[in-house]
Amino acid sequence: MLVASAGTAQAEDGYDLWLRYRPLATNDAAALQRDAQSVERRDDTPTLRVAVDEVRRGLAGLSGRASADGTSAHPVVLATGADRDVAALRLPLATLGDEGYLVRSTTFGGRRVTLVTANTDRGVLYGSFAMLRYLQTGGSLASIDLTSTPRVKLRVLNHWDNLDGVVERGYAGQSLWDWWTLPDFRDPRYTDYARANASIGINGTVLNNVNAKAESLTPRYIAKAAALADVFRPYGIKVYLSARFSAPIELGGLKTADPLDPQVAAWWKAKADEIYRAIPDFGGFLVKANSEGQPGPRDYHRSHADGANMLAAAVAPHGGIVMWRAFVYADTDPEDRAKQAYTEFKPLDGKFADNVIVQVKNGAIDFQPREPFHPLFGAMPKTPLMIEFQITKEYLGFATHLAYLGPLFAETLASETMQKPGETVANVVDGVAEGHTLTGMAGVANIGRDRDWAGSTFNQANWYAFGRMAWDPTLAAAPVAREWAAMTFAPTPAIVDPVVGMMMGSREAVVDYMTPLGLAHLMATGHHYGPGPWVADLKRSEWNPVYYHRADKTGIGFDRTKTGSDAVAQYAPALARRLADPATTPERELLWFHHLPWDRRLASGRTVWAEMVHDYDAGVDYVSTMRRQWALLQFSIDAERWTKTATYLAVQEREARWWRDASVAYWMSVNHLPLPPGVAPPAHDLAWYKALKVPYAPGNPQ
Ligand SMILES: CO[C@H]1[C@H](O)[C@@H](O)[C@H](O)O[C@@H]1C(=O)O
Repeated sequence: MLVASAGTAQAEDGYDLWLRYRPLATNDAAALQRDAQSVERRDDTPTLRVAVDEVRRGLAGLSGRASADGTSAHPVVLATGADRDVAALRLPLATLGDEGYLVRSTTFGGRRVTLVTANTDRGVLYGSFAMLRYLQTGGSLASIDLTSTPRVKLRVLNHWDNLDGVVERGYAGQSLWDWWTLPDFRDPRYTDYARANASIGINGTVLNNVNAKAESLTPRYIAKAAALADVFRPYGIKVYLSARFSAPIELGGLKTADPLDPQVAAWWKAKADEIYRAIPDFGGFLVKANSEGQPGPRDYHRSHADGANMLAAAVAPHGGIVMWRAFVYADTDPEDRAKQAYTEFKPLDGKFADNVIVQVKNGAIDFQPREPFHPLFGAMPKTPLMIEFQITKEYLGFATHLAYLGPLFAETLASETMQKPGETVANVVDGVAEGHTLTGMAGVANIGRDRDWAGSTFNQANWYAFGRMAWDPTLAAAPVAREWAAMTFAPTPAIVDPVVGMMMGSREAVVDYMTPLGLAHLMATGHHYGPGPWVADLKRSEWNPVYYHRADKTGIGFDRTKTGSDAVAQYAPALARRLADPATTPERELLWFHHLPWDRRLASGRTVWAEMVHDYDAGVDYVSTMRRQWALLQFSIDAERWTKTATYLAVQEREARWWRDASVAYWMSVNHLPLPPGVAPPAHDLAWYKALKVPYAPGNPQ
């Protein structure tokens, strides 16, 4: 449905994301009309052109005027430090680097202006978006004074998009990339995608799935990638491709993909040269090797470093990089899947070429609602490591469940590695810990062709938070949520407060109703939607939920101490000591590290069993509370977005109960314990839950 706004009808279908630019409250809009009716740029580059367009669009929308290109005593001026008048101001631009910005109300050429400046036009673009964000969240131009420099160099989305349009683990429709009409048709939506990303500082995108097809490196697909790169370039976004390690065999007709074979290296070099002819600023390759059936250097008894370095040599002459994933686990070592990446990669520290960065998932297993931070962070000081988060909610209820991931990202980034005093995962990621300059953060995108891009309004917040935290991994989740809520709905406390209130506990609620107390991977097989803690019959032991929870009559949890897999020994000694003892292990990670009796007492005074039941109920209650809070906002939010969210919350409440009831029924079949007093029994018996099938799940690789 359409709602009238500033005399024009604008759809509130979520398409505009956080760049809605709807008119501000009367006084603020009037001030903007007075102070910011003209926008000038002092140079002519494609990036400055799009920056001016954006500022005009934003100011026109926010001030409620049809356009912002009149004349004004107080113009907004976009200029780099190379401009003579800017140079004369002697601003502290030196520390801003290539991407930082400064926005300031100042006197310039005899006029009062709002100056957006930086060392580069990309910096000016980021400053322009920062100025708009400031206005959208309640700031006024009169006293504006903003400055910021990104702490991380590569801020990259990973699209798990297949060439047939299906997005692996994607819950927002088909791939945004229309491989059929590219390279001829440049859908305007690609530009909006670039605007959204630039607005939060994302500067790279990997177009295709890490489960890569060799075909993506053929001339046809290189031309399509080049067309996208052309659209994204003014927005400071580089294109990368996932490379299939065996491509020299599949495309080049070679007999091997052995990284030490000179013909293989030559094939990749020629391929890189070909790509750079089409995309001169191509970012480089992302590689998933020897993981879940993907080919890799280990097929030839070579190491991950051998493979990565060979590809790195191919792109190095062009300034490209290789992002080499550490997500590996093999059935040869089923003792503890959580240990395998460290076991394979730690010995390779210092063996990677300078333009290789190892991409490590936030946790050691796989994007669970909660995981302790990956032990590789802080353990490979000689190697740049980038962190990989999953923005799409493969294990957190897909698109329908409301789970704001800001707290998940922040919790991981703030984790202390204890490798050095005070060192956090964020310090490893931003390079401060070891002085690395090649730094990065990757997010598995939740974007598809749905009108609202991400499958739900609140999923947009996860894309937003990822970008903001990639720019600055020390940001806290709540202020980021506030910004997003103000921009997405309206900058009034009556909306922002309750929305942020809902968001901030929402991820913990998912943890509570799916995997309380450090449990993990209890989702049903394959699609990972809905509960399946009983599943025990899959071919590989570590695919079965029973492998992860290890529940029996006497206890529950995965013993990762010395008496078990000793995965704790992969952490720094001081942390390992802490995690070796259930009494000093954070309760939220308790059953990740320990197998404990059901009747062990916890800090609350409850037993492990009673605490689990308590958490399941708390998770369901939280969702019910979100429904009630959202109901109160019915007349403050446009009907279209309100209704969709209300419907999804109802789905989530139903499914949180499903999770709770199915889990409780299953645990009771194992521990034969009664429910704590006053607790409601599951609605059905265990057989009923086991018989439930998810008939079709989007994004599920077949
Ligand atoms: C792209 O494959 C994915 C796979 O679908 C997913 O279930 C798992 O989370 O991780 C894999 C990975 O990260 O490589």
